[in-house]
Amino acid sequence: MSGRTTVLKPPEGAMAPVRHPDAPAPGELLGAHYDQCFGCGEQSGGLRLRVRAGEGVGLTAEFTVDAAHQGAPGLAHGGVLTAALDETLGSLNWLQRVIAVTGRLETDFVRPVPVGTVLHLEARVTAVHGRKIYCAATGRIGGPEGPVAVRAEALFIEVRVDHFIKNGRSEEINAALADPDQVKVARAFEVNP
Ligand SMILES: CCCCCCCCCCCC(=O)SCCNC(=O)CCNC(=O)[C@H](O)C(C)(C)COP(=O)(O)OP(=O)(O)OC[C@H]1O[C@@H](n2cnc3c(N)ncnc32)[C@H](O)[C@@H]1OP(=O)(O)O
Repeated sequence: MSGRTTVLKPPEGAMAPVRHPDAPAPGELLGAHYDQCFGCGEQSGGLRLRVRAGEGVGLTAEFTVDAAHQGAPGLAHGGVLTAALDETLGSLNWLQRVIAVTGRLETDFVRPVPVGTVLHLEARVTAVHGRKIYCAATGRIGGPEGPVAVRAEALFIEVRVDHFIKNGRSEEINAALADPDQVKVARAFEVNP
């Protein structure tokens, strides 16, 4: 008995995920999808996650835990670790060229993660059913083959770009849309360029 909710189990009829033909090559850095993103942007206190495309609909990422990420003294905050998992899982959508947001995310905290640690993340989409994208991630410490410190399963829901335009604050939406770099505009909203 895993204790996980059944909504994270792909239903009968779910399909294998499909990597978009223009997805970045395995090993390629994805870069920040939006420079103000807490997960992959450059602002202080953010996670500054570095994400690389993997094989299939999978990827790897690195997150270096610094002093701004503490919960208990010298240890990473659990919510911050969950944010790193969420960002890593969210990046999978760029490999499929779909726009999707996290509907549900369940995290297991297996080992404490000290400040100064590099968390080696690996994520993949496991199945797709209509608008629902099922995915899973692990975070290891001590190296990419080290022990698992955190793991997550999640359900992302595909949305249209209006989701952001309707719900986001207009200052940021308008600034992002005004960027002359159309690929950056596309990635900020995870739209197929
Ligand atoms: C480097 C580049 C990449 C870029 C990388 C980008 C990284 C971004 C950061 C990581 C991602 C985020 O954090 S995104 C931000 C956090 N998430 C959010 O803000 C989402 C807030 N929630 C919502 O807006 C909404 O609840 C939605 C869009 C998720 C769902 O609303 P909806 O569109 O009306 O859809 P709805 O009919 O309710 O649901 C559709 C189907 O999904 C199921 N469903 C919906 N929500 C849930 C749920 N929580 N748990 C279980 N199941 C759910 C429903 O049962 C239904 O199943 P069935 O009846 O069809 O079977």
